[in-house]
Amino acid sequence: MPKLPTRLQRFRSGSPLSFRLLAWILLFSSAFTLIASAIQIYSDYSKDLDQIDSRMQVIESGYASSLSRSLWALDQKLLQTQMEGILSLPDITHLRLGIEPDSELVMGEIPRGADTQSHSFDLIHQGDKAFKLGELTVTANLDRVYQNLKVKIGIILATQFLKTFFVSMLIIWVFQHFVARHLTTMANYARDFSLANLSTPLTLDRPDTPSQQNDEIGRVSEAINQMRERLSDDMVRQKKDAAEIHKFSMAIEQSPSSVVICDRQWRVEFANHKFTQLTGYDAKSIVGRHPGALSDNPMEVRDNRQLWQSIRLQVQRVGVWQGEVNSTRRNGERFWEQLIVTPIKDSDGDATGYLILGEDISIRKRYEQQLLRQANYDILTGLPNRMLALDRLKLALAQARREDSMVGVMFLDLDNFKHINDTLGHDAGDNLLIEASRRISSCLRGTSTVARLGGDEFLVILPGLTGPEPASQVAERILDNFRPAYTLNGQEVFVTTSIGIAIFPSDSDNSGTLLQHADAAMYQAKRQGKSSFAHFTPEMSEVSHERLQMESRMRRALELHEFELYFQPIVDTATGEVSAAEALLRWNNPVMGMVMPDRFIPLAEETGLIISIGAWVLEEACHAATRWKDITGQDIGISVNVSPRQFRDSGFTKTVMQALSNSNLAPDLLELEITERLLLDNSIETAEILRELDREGIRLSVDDFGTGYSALSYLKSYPFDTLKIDKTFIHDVTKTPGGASLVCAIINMAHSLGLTIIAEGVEEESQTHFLKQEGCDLSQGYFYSRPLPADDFTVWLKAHLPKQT
Ligand SMILES: Nc1nc2c(ncn2[C@@H]2O[C@@H]3COP(=O)(O)O[C@H]4[C@@H](O)[C@H](n5cnc6c(=O)[nH]c(N)nc65)O[C@@H]4COP(=O)(O)O[C@H]3[C@H]2O)c(=O)[nH]1
Repeated sequence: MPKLPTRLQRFRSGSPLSFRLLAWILLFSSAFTLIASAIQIYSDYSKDLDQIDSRMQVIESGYASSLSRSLWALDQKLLQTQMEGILSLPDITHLRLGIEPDSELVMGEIPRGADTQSHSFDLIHQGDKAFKLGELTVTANLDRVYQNLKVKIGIILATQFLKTFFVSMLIIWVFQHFVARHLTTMANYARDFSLANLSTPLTLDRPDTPSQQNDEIGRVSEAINQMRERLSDDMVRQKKDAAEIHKFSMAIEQSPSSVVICDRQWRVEFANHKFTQLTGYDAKSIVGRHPGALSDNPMEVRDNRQLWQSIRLQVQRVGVWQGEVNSTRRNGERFWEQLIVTPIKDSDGDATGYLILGEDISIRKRYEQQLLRQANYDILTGLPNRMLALDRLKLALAQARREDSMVGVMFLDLDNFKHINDTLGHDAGDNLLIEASRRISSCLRGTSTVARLGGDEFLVILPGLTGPEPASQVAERILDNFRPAYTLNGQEVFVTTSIGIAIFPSDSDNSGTLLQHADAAMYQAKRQGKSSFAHFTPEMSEVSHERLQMESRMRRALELHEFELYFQPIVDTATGEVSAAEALLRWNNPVMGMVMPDRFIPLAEETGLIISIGAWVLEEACHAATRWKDITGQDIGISVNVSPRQFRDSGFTKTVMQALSNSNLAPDLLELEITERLLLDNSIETAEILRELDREGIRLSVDDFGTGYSALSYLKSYPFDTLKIDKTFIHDVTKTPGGASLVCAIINMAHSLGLTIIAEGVEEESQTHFLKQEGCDLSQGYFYSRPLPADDFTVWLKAHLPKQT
């Protein structure tokens, strides 16, 4: 029970409901009691008056005849005695006896100011005739009655007050004990209720019996506790949700990609920190603007309009837009970004806004352009390479057809290059090639093209000729330009060149044949004696004959078991331990001797023979890998080259699976090397076959990376595991800073795409240091081992097995 002072204080300060209620109860009960008491007092008072009244009647009936007799007999003494008798009666204070005719006898007195009641009756003598003797007036003093009345009122008021007081105290106590204090507890609980004490339930100071639980107080306190529990659950859930939202918003805010969220009308609602970093636009300043109209430059906004219109349409139709965009930073600087735009859908699938993810790909683009340049230009001389030269030749032929002009095609080969390379070293050889390309270029007009085809072979394209003669003049000029000595390693060296010329359209109207003819003419020139040129003549088609001969020999080579696989180890760059081997095809022909793949694979491709040869290679390679496992007890992977023609054959996947099952080799030990050229057509079939092979668990690698298309963005679209950097790049890593940074960029970018990197053509120890430092995963090259026949490879393998722990 709360202490009295506190209660009183509360009563004074707030007059709680309980007290107000009680006050009213007391008021009403007192009023009722008073009314009842008043009624009772009044009835007692009336009774007293009636009593006096009836006493008067008794006096009349009892004394009338005796007084009459005494009066008739004039017995004054008796009369006086009788009147004294009447006066002695209670309350009778005064008697007045009127005697006929005019005398009176008075006894007693009427106190002054007292209330009285009088009663008069006649005194009659009953003889023959009734004779009035007088009249007696009896006066009663009502003071006693009033005194009685006062005492009664006093007693009743006192008892009623005490009764009411004690009953009230009892009611107050009962109400306070059973109701009010619990209400106060609830009120205090509710007032002090906060998130800090959410876990503390409301408890009342009373037994927790079922009947108590079911009364009003019990139900209200249970309701309050249920409300607290619900609130507590809601708070827990809200806290969890808030934590999740905080986590997500932090993730978005700190995302390495720029994130912009737009509303349904494509008005920016949010942009993260990366976006500000990338574009220079402050997130707050662009809220409400269209993502394509952030710039204050109206020209830029206009240029963007079409792009964003097509983005909007595609997102609505297809559900996603992604592409590479050349954007502008706030300071006007241009940069490349990869954008992905998707709708943000609600649970009904309706777009409530749009999400724009951006990634700065400027560096990648720069390297792609550099790679593209590498793919089209010869790194050493800066001249167009074979690919670009063939493109230019095709263009020149198309133009010549339109203009009805001629095109001269020249094949050049340095006569003693190999000797110089071997004796003076590679650097001297490189310098010679650079100088030779300068000398050739200086003989040509701007419309002509000079390209390095590889090694010491150059191609010159002379468009817009009127006849073969100008080509001869150019050839002579080149020969003249070659005459002065070259200074290599401080030594003067004389280098000559042989030039073969074929003319479009007289020699052929096909670029491939023209090249072959120019090549044949160049051999003729060499045969004639070095430092000369020769025009193609039909007799030189002998070369084509050779080609035919080679084809027919190749057709029989499989059944005559002339093919052989060589194996070159692929090692872990960091440890130098063998990880896999690449299968390299050799053709042992009794007439032609050992033919290297570069010579016969293109022909096998052209003729389609590569399909059966390739199947044989796969079968042999898989068996070899199984054998190594048997011999060494370790998993050694095997890489097999696959040419585009072979890959596109409808039975290719089946052939691969067959080879695996025949040899019992685990699919993840087989890696298929595919050149970038294959990806160029970007066909759905290519992607489908690659995915199917990937699903089978076979590893896929991009071979000769950097010599073809070199678009890293394409690597993302295909399930490749490995990227093989072409040997030309590895050759440069320790020679030029540009070469080193390019290889670093390729390694980093490939790693960021989750690809394993293999460096091809590692010949020097310094290269291995560089690759190790840059985190290149695997390496392959003469530094570790040249390609070896199967038996030699087994010996090498046993000698270089990784140590088992
Ligand atoms: N300069 C230098 N060269 C090195 C070094 N290490 C390895 N090589 C050579 O680089 C080539 C690597 O093979 P690839 O790029 O796949 O290039 C291969 C591949 O594209 C193709 N090839 C070989 N075997 C097959 C085959 O079974 N099927 C198909 N479709 N193509 C094949 O022929 C190409 C040439 O093969 P190979 O003459 O055996 O030439 C091999 C190898 O002998 C080095 O340190 N320095």
